[in-house]
Amino acid sequence: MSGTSAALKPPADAVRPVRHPEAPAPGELLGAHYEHCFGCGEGQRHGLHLQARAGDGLSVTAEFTVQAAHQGAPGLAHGGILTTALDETLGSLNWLLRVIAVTGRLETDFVRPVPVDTVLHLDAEITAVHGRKIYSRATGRIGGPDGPVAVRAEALFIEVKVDHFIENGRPAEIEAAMADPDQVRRARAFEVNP
Ligand SMILES: CCCCCCCCCCCCCC(=O)SCCNC(=O)CCNC(=O)[C@H](O)C(C)(C)COP(=O)(O)OP(=O)(O)OC[C@H]1O[C@@H](n2cnc3c(N)ncnc32)[C@H](O)[C@@H]1OP(=O)(O)O
Repeated sequence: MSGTSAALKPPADAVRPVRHPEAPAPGELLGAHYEHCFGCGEGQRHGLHLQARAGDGLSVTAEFTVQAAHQGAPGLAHGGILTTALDETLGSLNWLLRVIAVTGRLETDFVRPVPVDTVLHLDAEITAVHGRKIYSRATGRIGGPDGPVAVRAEALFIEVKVDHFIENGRPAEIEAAMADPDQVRRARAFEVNP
């Protein structure tokens, strides 16, 4: 059984956005949006280290290998970890629009158990935009990129400004991020581009 709540259905006047002209080329690795991010940060030793790649149009792909530290039941991935992998993949779609957006709502279907050591092959796409609201969906497959679906999700991301993080984040981490020229350049570039 599957289905999503009304909040995840784009309104009739939602539009299909266009890929930003300066979006990473198809096949390009997107890199981490923040080095301490649990989903993608290379400096986060407990994290998923998920690497997303730009796809065609408004899509991305990513791979994530389930580790022993990600178990819920014996030998099986915890559902929250799988949802995190979906959330991170969906969040990386922001690179294609060059906007900063945060997860507002995320609904996950768990279709098959995912054993430890399995590679989860993820793909995600933006389906519509309405004002600051970005609608998207993602799928995670096992046994290969065309293997059976193990998890799928639909999401609503909300566009925000850099100030969202400056006003809400813990000062120590915000100050460190603002002192990192690469981090600031990445965030500001997203904010000023149409
Ligand atoms: C310097 C450091 C830079 C770092 C950059 C890296 C960034 C990368 C980050 C990536 C991280 C990875 C990913 C992560 O982990 S993101 C982390 C998890 N997410 C969050 O922490 C978000 C927490 N929520 C909020 O901050 C606010 O609620 C937001 C900002 C989302 C909206 O509050 P805001 O006051 O701004 O806007 P609004 O309330 O007027 O709503 C606007 C519109 O949206 C609609 N709506 C809102 N919520 C929902 C909902 N749940 N379901 C359905 N609809 C919802 C709402 O009805 C309205 O629609 P309409 O009336 O217009 O039709």
